[in-house]
Amino acid sequence: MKIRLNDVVKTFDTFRAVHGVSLEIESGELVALLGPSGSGKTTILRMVAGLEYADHGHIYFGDEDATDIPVRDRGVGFVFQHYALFPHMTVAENIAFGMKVSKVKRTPEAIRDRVEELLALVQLSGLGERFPGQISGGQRQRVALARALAVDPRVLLLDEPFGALDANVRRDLRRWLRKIHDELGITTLFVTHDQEEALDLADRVVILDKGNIVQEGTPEEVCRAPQNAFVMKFLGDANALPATVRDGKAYVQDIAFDAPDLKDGPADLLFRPADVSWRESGDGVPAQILRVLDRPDSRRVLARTTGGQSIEFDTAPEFPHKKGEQGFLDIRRPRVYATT
Ligand SMILES: Nc1ncnc2c1ncn2[C@@H]1O[C@H](COP(=O)(O)OP(=O)(O)OP(=O)(O)O)[C@@H](O)[C@H]1O
Repeated sequence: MKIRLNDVVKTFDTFRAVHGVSLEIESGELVALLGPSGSGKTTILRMVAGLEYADHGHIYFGDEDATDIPVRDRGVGFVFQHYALFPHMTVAENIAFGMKVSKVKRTPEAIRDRVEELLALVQLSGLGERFPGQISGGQRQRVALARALAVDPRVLLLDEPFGALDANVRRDLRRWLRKIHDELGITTLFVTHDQEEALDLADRVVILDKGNIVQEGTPEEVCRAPQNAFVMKFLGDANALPATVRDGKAYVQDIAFDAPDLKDGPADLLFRPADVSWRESGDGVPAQILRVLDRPDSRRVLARTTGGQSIEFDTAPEFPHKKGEQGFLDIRRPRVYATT
């Protein structure tokens, strides 16, 4: 089922949470809505679900205007971070619940078979008789997904489903979710504020800031070609140095970087910690090492330029230089954005 949002606006009292968002999610695609807290992700998801109405614009399910489709007929399955399972029902009863109240009548045997099938799908066979309090948080979220899948949704909406779990469990669950998505191919909209989660999982990532889409594209496109400083900073660690653009070059303390598309004026030079090398001599940006931090497979160096800017960069664990040493920063793959 293809979903299309066309110039959708949502205002709460006087606060505009979503500003004219247009977006297409192809049938079978897994799209992540990614953005900081308050950027409008959940509001967009709730409008697709029919739990909230747009003030302006339209949402289409296939060719049909969703406004005309009642919530229970939209064929939407949800998993929310805090959408708790019913604590007094067993795991199997939780999964069966939607099938029992559905308009589609199923025999008790058909429901039992489907519950077994779903338990196997979410790798929880044998745990059907447990209560939610007797399984782990990660297992509970897998049950929540099985419950959402039970009624054969056409669209799956996931709002920070792994938000409350610790980092390792989250990583396992998102790889697992991607596998299930590849098996079932249900159109899925996934909300997260975790960049790595979005990049790991999604076919396409939609980045939001203050209710606007600031960039959308494949994980590769948004990582390799961030269209503005917000996206560059939001997607990972980024260093920033003030620069001045003159005749297609951005100058930082007399060192020139290519900036062919920018007009003359103030700009920011942004670059990743992995794209900096330390030189004892040469023509990089002069700096001094402030601290060297050890990581399991690398070293993170904190330095300060002679202009007073803090810079962080990553090196091999063998990096021999120490606090207080002076040298030069060789910056690769910088991106230059006009100062806004
Ligand atoms: N029912 C409501 N009444 C008033 N304001 C609301 C309501 N729901 C959301 N908002 C506001 O709309 C903005 C967007 O909220 P939304 O929950 O969509 O953001 P989000 O990107 O999902 O954030 P988070 O990651 O924190 O969940 C926020 O500023 C929020 O306070």
